Amino acid sequence: MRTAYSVDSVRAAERALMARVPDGALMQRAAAGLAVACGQLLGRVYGARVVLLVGSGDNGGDALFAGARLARRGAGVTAVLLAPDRVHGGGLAALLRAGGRVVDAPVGGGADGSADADGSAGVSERALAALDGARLVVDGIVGIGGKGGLRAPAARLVRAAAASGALIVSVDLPSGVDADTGQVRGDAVRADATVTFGTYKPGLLVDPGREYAGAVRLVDIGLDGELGAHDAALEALQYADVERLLPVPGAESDKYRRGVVGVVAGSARYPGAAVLCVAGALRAGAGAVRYVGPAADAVVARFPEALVSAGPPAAAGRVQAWVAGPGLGDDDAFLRDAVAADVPVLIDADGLRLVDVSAVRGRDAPTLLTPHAGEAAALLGVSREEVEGARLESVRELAARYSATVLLKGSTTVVASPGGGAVRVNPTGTSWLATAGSGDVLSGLAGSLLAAGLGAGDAGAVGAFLHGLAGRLAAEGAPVGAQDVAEALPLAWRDVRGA
Ligand SMILES: NC(=O)C1=CN([C@@H]2O[C@H](COP(=O)(O)OP(=O)(O)OC[C@H]3O[C@@H](n4cnc5c(N)ncnc54)[C@H](OP(=O)(O)O)[C@@H]3O)[C@@H](O)[C@H]2O)[C@@H](O)CC1
Ligand SMILES: [K+]
Repeated sequence: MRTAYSVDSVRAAERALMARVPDGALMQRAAAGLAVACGQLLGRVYGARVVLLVGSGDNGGDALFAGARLARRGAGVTAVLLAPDRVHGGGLAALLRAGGRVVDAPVGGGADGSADADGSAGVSERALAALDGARLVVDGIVGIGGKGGLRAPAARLVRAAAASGALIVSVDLPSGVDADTGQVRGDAVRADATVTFGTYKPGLLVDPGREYAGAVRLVDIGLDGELGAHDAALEALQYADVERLLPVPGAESDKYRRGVVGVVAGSARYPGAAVLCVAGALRAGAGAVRYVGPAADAVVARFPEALVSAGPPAAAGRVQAWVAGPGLGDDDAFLRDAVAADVPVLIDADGLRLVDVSAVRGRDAPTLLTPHAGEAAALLGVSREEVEGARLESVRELAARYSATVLLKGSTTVVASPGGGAVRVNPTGTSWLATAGSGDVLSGLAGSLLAAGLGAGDAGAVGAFLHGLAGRLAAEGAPVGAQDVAEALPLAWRDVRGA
């Protein structure tokens, strides 16, 4: 399991550890790991031109100490100081001892400027000139102490760094990205790589922050033992976690023991949604799929193994979980039946628009809601952009409002439980999955996992993992349709099981 901790937890763990190690030891560990990563990216350190963008906090200190190490290996290192009067003293001294150069960013060496008429944002020509011809820029402007988007002088330098064509490595996290949420307000660094210390920060694993971070490398600075006393803010299942959770049939299994999933989906207008939902459900662990609704002919024509009926759900026979909503149109009668059943229910697509909040809150058995950003926005009464910019906050808020597990689909799929706790973030997503009907496959898949006995959080996280993996395997760099994704699900299972 990959975990990420909040800034408050990191700070507390850091305090506890600092009480037991010599002064400055953590920064030295961080800087050593950072310098190694920079060296690997550069290939040849000797003679390379490196520019450090140095802010006023310890993030800048890390950059300066790492710069000193690179300078000792023969790199030409220039530190651009954003706040020369508040720079990390020890780091600056180390860089100068190693032969590094220093340039003040503010014109005249004063404090931070603000945007001005000539667009220089108070940044000196010498600071901008330092970036010309750099091979590597180290972003030590701000780390977990950052507030809001970058201030104007920092933003000006970051734009110049991007235009220079140099590789950009962010220290701890890209400056301008909120460490706890991944939100980006205004300007932020777009890094090729980020070297983070002690633990992942949530903002490195969730979009939009994740996209700004590039390839993320974690450097161990000894925080693990101390972090154990805190709850993780985020968890990302890895292959081995998913493998443990997959419902693999045993010798005594029959279709009922494996679980039967019921599907309430499709309409005369949207029969395809029913077919795709069943396609996902058939390849996910349940022993049988019952389809209930007006698209029964289309479903059975494509999947003779599906048990179909015209409805209602209450008369369909035994099921261990329902999936309700894809392609339903405006008819909510079968949806109500499914929501009233005393088994786990997954609600998706039209079902999310039609369902009553109090009916969901009143359920005893687990409920899993699977909105995309647009649907989540409608449920929360905000814009789609607000949901996309604040995925963690949005998914937690929906889980609390509906007393349900919520899987928010999108560039980073996240799953929150009604009782709070760590949000699950899916590491396998791919933009090839942004295709019509792909969500219907996911709802069938995750519902089938519910029927097979997984809890709602696990069904959502494992479903998203397999779905992402299937999308990647099906796509291999070319566009795919939702059916291709469903058909690649067995490949994803085999990949996870190492079979
Ligand atoms: N935790 C650990 O275990 C370890 C942590 N380590 C390192 O320490 C880092 C945290 O250091 P930190 O606490 O000094 O804060 P940091 O991120 O440098 O920022 C604070 C400064 O930034 C400024 N500033 C704020 N917002 C800004 C903006 N939008 N745009 C521009 N500037 C802005 C703010 O200025 P002010 O608001 O005061 O004017 C303040 O001076 C951490 O990320 C890691 O790299 C490692 O050394 C090893 C162990
Ligand atoms: K940074």
